[in-house]
Amino acid sequence: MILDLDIGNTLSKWRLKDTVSSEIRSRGAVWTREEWRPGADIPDLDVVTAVRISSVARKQVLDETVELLRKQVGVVHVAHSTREALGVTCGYEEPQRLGVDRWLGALAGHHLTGGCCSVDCGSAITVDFVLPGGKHLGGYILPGLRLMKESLKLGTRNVAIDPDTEVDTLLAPGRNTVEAVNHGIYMAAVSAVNRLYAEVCDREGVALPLLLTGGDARVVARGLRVPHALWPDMVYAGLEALYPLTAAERAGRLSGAPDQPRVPDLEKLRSGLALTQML
Ligand SMILES: Nc1ncnc2c1ncn2[C@@H]1O[C@H](COP(=O)(O)OP(=O)(O)O)[C@@H](O)[C@H]1O
Ligand SMILES: CC(C)(COP(=O)(O)O)[C@@H](O)C(=O)NCCC(=O)O
Ligand SMILES: [K+]
Repeated sequence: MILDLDIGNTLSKWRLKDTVSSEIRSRGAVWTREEWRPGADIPDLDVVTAVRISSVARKQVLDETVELLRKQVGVVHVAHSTREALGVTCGYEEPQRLGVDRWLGALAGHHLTGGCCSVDCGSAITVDFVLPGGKHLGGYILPGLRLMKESLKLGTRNVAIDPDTEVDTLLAPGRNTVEAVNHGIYMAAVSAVNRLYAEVCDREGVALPLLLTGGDARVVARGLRVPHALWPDMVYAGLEALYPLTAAERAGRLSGAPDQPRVPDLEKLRSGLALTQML
C-alpha cells in the first residue's frame, strides 16, 4: 500500500492506495494542530511500503511526521517546490517559497490539461496560473471562507455555509448576522475567483481550463460563471505525477482526474470583463 499525505493548515488528509490495482482503499483526515496517534488517526503502517507527502504546515509538524514514518516505512518522498518539474517552470522568484500544495496542484493541472488555472479552496484560497507551454505565472493568495469568517469575530464561526443552498440565496443580502457574514464572505470568494480568472486570461490572451480543489471547492464552484471541473484529489495527483509508483501512475493516469473542463470563448470572457470594469 502507498500512504499519501496532504498536510494543510487546517486538516491533514490521508489516503491509502493499492500499489497493484491503483485503487484507493481508504481515506481520512485529522486536525493539523492535534497530535497524531498512529494506528488510531492514521492507518496501520505495517501494510505501507511507500509514503508521499505534501505539507504546508509548520516545519516541526512535518519533521515529526517524517521521523515517525522513516522508522517504519522504506520509502518516504517529501515533495518540495522547485524551479522546474514535469515541464512546468515555477513563476516564483524563489521557487522553494511557493506552497508545495500549490505547486503540486499546478503540476497535476498541467499534466491533465496542458495549461490551467488551479484554485485550491482550503484555509487559504489560492489561484495559480500555468500557460499551455508550462510557464507558471505565479498566483494569488486570499483568506479562505473559514478564515474570513473567524477574523470577523461575530460569533458566527460555527455556522458553516450549507453547500446545498441555492447560489441565488447565498448571494442575497443577509437578514441576520449569520446570513450577512456567510453571504458576504461567499461573495468575496467567488467574485475574486471569477475576476482573477478573467483578468489573467485576458492579459495572457488565452482561455485556460479552470480546476478546483480543497475543502470548500464545491461550494465556491457553484458561484462561478465560467465552466470548470472539480478535482478533490488534485494535490495527491501532483504527488502521483512527481513520484509515480503504480503501473497506472507510470502510464500517466492520475487518480480522480475529472473530464477536461470546457474553456469559455476568450472574446466572451473579455466582454464580460469590460462590463465589470465599466461598473
Ligand atoms: N468536515 C470538515 N472539517 C473541516 N473543514 C471542512 C470540512 N468540510 C469543509 N471544510 C472546509 O474546508 C476547509 C479545509 O479545507 P482543506 O482543503 O482541507 O484545507 P487545508 O488544506 O488548508 O487544511 C475548512 O477551512 C472548511 O472551510
Ligand atoms: C498559501 C498556503 C497557506 C495555502 O495553504 P492551505 O490553505 O492549503 O493550507 C500555502 O500554500 C503556503 O503556506 N504557501 C507558502 C506561501 C506561498 O505560497 O507564497
Ligand atoms: K489552499
